[in-house]
Amino acid sequence: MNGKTTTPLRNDCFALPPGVNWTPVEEALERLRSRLHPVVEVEHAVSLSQINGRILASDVSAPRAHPPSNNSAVDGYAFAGPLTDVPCSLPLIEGRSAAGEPYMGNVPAGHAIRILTGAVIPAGTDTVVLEEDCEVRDGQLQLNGTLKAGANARKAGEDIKAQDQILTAGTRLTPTQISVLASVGVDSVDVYHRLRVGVLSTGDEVKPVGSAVTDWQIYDANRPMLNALVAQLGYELVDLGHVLDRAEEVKAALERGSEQCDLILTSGGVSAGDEDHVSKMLKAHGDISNWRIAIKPGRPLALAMFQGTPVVGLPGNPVAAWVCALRFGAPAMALLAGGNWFEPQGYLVPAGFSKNKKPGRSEMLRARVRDGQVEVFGSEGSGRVTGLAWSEGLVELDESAQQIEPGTLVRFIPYGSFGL
Ligand SMILES: Nc1nc2c(c(=O)[nH]1)N[C@H]1C(S)=C(S)[C@@H](COP(=O)(O)OP(=O)(O)OC[C@H]3O[C@@H](n4cnc5c(N)ncnc54)[C@H](O)[C@@H]3O)O[C@H]1N2
Ligand code: MOO
Repeated sequence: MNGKTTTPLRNDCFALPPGVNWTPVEEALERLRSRLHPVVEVEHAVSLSQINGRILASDVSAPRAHPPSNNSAVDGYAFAGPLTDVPCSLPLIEGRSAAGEPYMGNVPAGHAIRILTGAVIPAGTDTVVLEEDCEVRDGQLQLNGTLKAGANARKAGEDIKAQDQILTAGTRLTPTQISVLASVGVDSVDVYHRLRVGVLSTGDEVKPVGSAVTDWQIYDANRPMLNALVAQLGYELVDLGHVLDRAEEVKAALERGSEQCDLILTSGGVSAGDEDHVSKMLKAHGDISNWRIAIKPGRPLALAMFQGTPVVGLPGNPVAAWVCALRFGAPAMALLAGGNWFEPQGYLVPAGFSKNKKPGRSEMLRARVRDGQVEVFGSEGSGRVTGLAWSEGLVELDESAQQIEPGTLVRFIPYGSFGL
């Protein structure tokens, strides 16, 4: 068992080298990967019913083999294989081997026995014929087709051998991994405490849903979106609410966040404008790097340490906030939470669209796959929330891409690849 230790992050962990202007996406990701580490403690022996979505903190090895004994994959008849001289008949012995009720005796050479799916293969046999492929007449099994020795039988330990390592620390546990643990009798594992993620919206024009609004005000679309994202990724949500663009309000919210959370996601107020109070506050009281990432949308991204807590300052435009939360936030959160760094799996799919793109900047387009082609949303405007709801993933065009024609292979990253 190999638990990871937790040490505080360095204050300058997001610092960029002097003179850096546009950070390429890969470099930004590498910087996050190399500077972040788990910041949560380990919770020991948590039962299987409580671990869905949690991150495994210790390697797990199998206490027993799977399957634990040789058993039949089908309903039929067991005998000693191979079967080469056909047609032939084998006398059937009394009794049977059923799942949970094995035949304890030895099957004599040249004899066969009734066996059911999942039942232990009796001593003296190693091969099973499907009941559809044979006939029983006068206590004799009539066989017409040849069979290799071991056919339709599953060998003890063919899936997992006792003491095999079945899962490694850093794995996010899902229903499929839980099944593997249960199959070898592991009833509890060590997992990391859930990462506590604070979500804060900023902006004088932004009002929480449910409040009265005037024409120059907009509803807060980012916080409910990011709250749902945090919950769906399996983290503990700390809703830090919404604050106006006032230094004192922003500061108080960040202070609350740094007391209650392991990471704070903010949206808005990170570009260079007069009212970009998140950047200003982080600059005045923290260790901030305003990253201008060579990505569209989402050029401004603020990464900072505020009183010991990392802050990811997402751009205000909802599409940019979503793209940056997935592309940079999700892997960063995974590392802080004790998980493995992940590069979201993308698939090369023929484009069903054309596009001229300027080189030098990555672009992430809202996308979905239909009929083997990837479609992109009609508008690239980063305030167009309808494209978020329409999309099922993102197309990532790298810095060098320029001309996309129908049929050009492009990288489609389904939202599931980000852990959703
Ligand atoms: N001179 C420059 N201006 C801008 C640049 C730049 O590089 N130089 N970048 C542009 C880009 S790209 C983006 S994205 C935005 C990001 O700016 P901020 O993070 O400071 O965001 P705001 O200005 O606060 O808001 C941008 C936009 O998003 C709306 N918004 C903000 N919060 C929410 C919310 N919670 N729910 C829904 N919509 C929200 C806000 O009303 C603005 O329309 O800067 C560009 N400017
Ligand atoms: O981040 Mo801004 O919305 O690229 O477009």
